[in-house]
Amino acid sequence: MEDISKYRKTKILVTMGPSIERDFSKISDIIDGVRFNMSHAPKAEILEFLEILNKKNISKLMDLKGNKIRIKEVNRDKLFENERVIFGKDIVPNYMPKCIEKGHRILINDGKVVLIVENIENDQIIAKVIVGGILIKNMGVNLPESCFPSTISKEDIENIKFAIENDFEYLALSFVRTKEEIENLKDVIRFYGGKCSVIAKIETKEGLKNISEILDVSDGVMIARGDLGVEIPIEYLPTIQKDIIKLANEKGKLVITATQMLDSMVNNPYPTRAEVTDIANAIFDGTDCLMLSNETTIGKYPIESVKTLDRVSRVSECDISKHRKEFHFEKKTVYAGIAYAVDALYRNLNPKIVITPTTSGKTPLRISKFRFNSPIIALAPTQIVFRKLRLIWGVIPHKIDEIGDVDEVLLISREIAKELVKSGIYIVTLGHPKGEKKTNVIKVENI
Ligand SMILES: Nc1ncnc2c1ncn2[C@@H]1O[C@H](COP(=O)(O)OP(=O)(O)O)[C@@H](O)[C@H]1O
Ligand SMILES: C=C(OP(=O)(O)O)C(=O)O
Ligand SMILES: [K+]
Ligand SMILES: [Mg+2]
Repeated sequence: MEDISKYRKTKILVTMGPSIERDFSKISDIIDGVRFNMSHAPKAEILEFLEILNKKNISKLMDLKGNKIRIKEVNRDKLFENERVIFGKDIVPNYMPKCIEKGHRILINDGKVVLIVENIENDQIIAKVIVGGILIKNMGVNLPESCFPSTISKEDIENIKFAIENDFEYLALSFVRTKEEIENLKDVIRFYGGKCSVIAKIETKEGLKNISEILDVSDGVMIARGDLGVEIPIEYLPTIQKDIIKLANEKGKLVITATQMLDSMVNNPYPTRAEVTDIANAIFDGTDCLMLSNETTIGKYPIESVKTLDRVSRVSECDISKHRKEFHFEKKTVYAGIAYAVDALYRNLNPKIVITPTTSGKTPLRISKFRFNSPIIALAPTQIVFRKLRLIWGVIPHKIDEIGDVDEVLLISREIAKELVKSGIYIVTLGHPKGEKKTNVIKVENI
């Protein structure tokens, strides 16, 4: 481990795609995670990057299609206002929702093209074009008023197997509406012997309505502002973002804020004032991770986008305690109690670092919720947890062979502390006795 002041606390996740692939080596030391969007990424692309990602210990997130609807076939390349088309014949989606009804909206290409279901006759869905525009195969379709079956497709299952075989740290599920979908995904992961964490992408009204129970069964959440901004009136996004981040933190879950963080940089080498302010506000709200999509997949300035995110994050986070809000865990557990106690010690003693050995990664995640200016050094005995920790705010993961007894952990911690800080107080969380996979002791140490 090097100089701790070099580490950024806010984590950066980028979507892999043609733009960033060409110059990947220029950002591989800046980013913390890579997302492969299975709606676009070929498996060959993933295989090509596995080696470098693992070498750099970059966290790998596979974004499963889930219930995302896209245009499978289309018999025209443009729609005109007031025109009528048959949804399912002129525009064929990859699958039909169950309960599409008269009056429901059909939104295409992030809501740019708008149709309304005018009539359903002999199973034919006749829709009137309200706002016309271009149609291309594979464009996303949103049906905000219609409901869907909660299934994981055969293709999703193939992708999950592939993710497990290739040691992905995270699996994200698109268009989650109910907790059962996450539970199903977890069953599939368990069935194939996987250890990936599960991220629920919140991008529909129903997902929002069920957010509390969805979060209870997930390891983390992605605020998927792209689709969410189409499925709900866009003016609700800011408060929803704040509410989701707060709830995720109170439940001790990972939170990723995604989409259009630097949208103008798809075409320009510099950001707008509004974008840099949005990045900073997401950090002040308490996001762990910021994600780039179009900026790094099809954008003209992928490197500049990553560097901008890096610079803005560093400046915004540097005195995070100033932006700290009253914070409480939802559940009063031993785990929460330990985290509160570390926070109380932190505020009174101002330690240089906090060291947390962890088997699941949950202890550093919970402690990180208090947003210290000092880093949390998380000691991980497994490769997968080590890399999962890269996406947690303020955490510097450190790989160890195994978590020994209290004396052994204190010895390793002292060596690490000596290397990282010359003198001063540091805090170590511990599990006693050895093998107890629970954090139940805190030691205040001094060099
Ligand atoms: N791995 C990839 N290979 C090729 N093109 C990609 C890849 N990932 C994304 N893209 C392109 O970048 C666009 C934006 O990416 P993303 O935000 O992940 O997808 P979308 O907005 O379609 O859900 C996609 O619509 C697609 O055209
Ligand atoms: C992250 C999102 O999902 P995707 O890019 O897969 O549409 C989003 O909708 O904001
Ligand atoms: K997706
Ligand atoms: Mg989406």
